[in-house]
Amino acid sequence: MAARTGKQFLEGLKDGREIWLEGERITDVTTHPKLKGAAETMAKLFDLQHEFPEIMLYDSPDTGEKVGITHLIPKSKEDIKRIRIAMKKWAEVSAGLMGRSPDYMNTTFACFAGHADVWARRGNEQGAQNLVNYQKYIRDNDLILTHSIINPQVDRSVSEAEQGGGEVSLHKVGETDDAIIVRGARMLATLAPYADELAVYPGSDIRLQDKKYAICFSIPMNTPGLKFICRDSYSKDRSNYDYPLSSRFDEMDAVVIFDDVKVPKDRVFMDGDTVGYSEVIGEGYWRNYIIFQAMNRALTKLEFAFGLGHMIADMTGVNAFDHVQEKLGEIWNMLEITRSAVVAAEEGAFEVRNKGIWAPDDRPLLALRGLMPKFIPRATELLKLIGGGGFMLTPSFADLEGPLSSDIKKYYQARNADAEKRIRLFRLGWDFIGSELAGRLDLYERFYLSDSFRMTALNYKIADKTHSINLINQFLDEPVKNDFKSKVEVR
Ligand SMILES: Cc1cc2nc3c(=O)[nH]c(=O)nc-3n(C[C@H](O)[C@H](O)[C@H](O)COP(=O)(O)OP(=O)(O)OC[C@H]3O[C@@H](n4cnc5c(N)ncnc54)[C@H](O)[C@@H]3O)c2cc1C
Repeated sequence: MAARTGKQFLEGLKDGREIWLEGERITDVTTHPKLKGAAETMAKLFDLQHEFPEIMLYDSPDTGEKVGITHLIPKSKEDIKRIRIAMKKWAEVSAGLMGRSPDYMNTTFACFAGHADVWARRGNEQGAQNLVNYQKYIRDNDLILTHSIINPQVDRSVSEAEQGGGEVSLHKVGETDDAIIVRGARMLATLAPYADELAVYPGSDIRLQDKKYAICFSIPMNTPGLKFICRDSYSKDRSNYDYPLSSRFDEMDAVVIFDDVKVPKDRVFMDGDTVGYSEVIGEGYWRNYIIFQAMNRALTKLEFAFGLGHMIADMTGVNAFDHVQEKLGEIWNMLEITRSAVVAAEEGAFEVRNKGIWAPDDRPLLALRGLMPKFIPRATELLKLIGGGGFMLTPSFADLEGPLSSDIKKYYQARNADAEKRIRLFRLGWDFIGSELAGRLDLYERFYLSDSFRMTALNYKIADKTHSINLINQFLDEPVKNDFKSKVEVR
């Protein structure tokens, strides 16, 4: 099958999956008032593939049909550029608010398949082959994935295997001729109501003895025994005037429970290799690809924040003040640093170990990954300082159309806009900085890929220190010249 349409995607979600929301088992996520908004946005992403086939699609090397470009395993710098342009196109649909658009996982599996040799180590040739076959399967059937790589927070001061007496973290409990059986839970699976498949792969290192916790696989969302418990929906079943973002971009987060789930052996990518569990992430170049996707998306969000800040400040005339200009300049600084890092990552792309597969340079991306959890909350704070109480001058569309319409038109006008436009802009701003969805977005930026503290510490550990050390050593290694001492008069 070639790239799907939005309609085909929505049909695929009606598969009997077990999604729970606010105490109710949801039978159809595409029509439920608290879930349908994001389903429709996801469908739009699929349709976009057909609107811009020259950007979004390429010929499958196996079927010859048109498939999503973000599945491409890059074989050149030009390929990386093509993938980046398509990712940006998708990111702009939600102004970078939907972090888990399909390219997030497409890129991940293209990376895993492209570097399957790292997965094949220590006798795991079959697991690696399964991975390669699986990547072709999702590419050629245009399936989208949620993923869940972190075990639930019970006690972070002890190992994964010790959570809740060993029963909470996801682990293998049995095996048949054709399947392994897994039990436990994972947090979080963003996009769960809207995904076709669930992927499980490493999120952190694991102790050498904890083999039954070292499992990687991918299965359909409706696999028996899989249960997804959603947080509250932040999706507002309201007009796009009132909640322009919350009405359509809540991609939802869920905890996954695996109730003795049978995973077919041809869907198992790793089973029991605690060393490989770390290597496939650390040595498999995953960070290069995933942070490239993530920073393209974050760039879009900063571009949006800058536009929002500028239009708000211009509407109320506060951009005449130099400290407001400085605040807007600070958002612009962050967005341009982000753009520079993306360009540098693409320019610095390289062929990995002479095997014909290319990866973006991870150094600018890793640096930015440490900074982005500070950039985006800072941009939000700056927007608050620029907009002030204006974010509360935001009656609903119903008010605007109601008996107080003429009062609202008079008292809510702005310097260069009528009341309807002014309220609309500030409501958009509030949905970005202050709504329930905005609160979730803030948390997402801080934690979706570990936390800033650990990412930055990791940067120090893996940084190539050679050149910096050489700069120091040129002074430490030179012969000491101490002859000036003789000129000092001793009294
Ligand atoms: C909105 C949102 C969406 C998400 N979506 C997904 C998803 O789709 N798939 C997925 O797999 N995960 C997802 N995550 C989960 C994400 O991967 C985790 O939140 C992240 O790995 C951090 O783990 P944690 O939340 O359990 O925090 P914790 O690890 O419990 O951290 C909490 C605090 O304790 C500190 N801390 C914890 N352990 C240590 C340690 N060993 N050393 C030093 N400090 C430590 C942290 O620095 C932090 O300050 C999502 C998270 C959010 C917030």
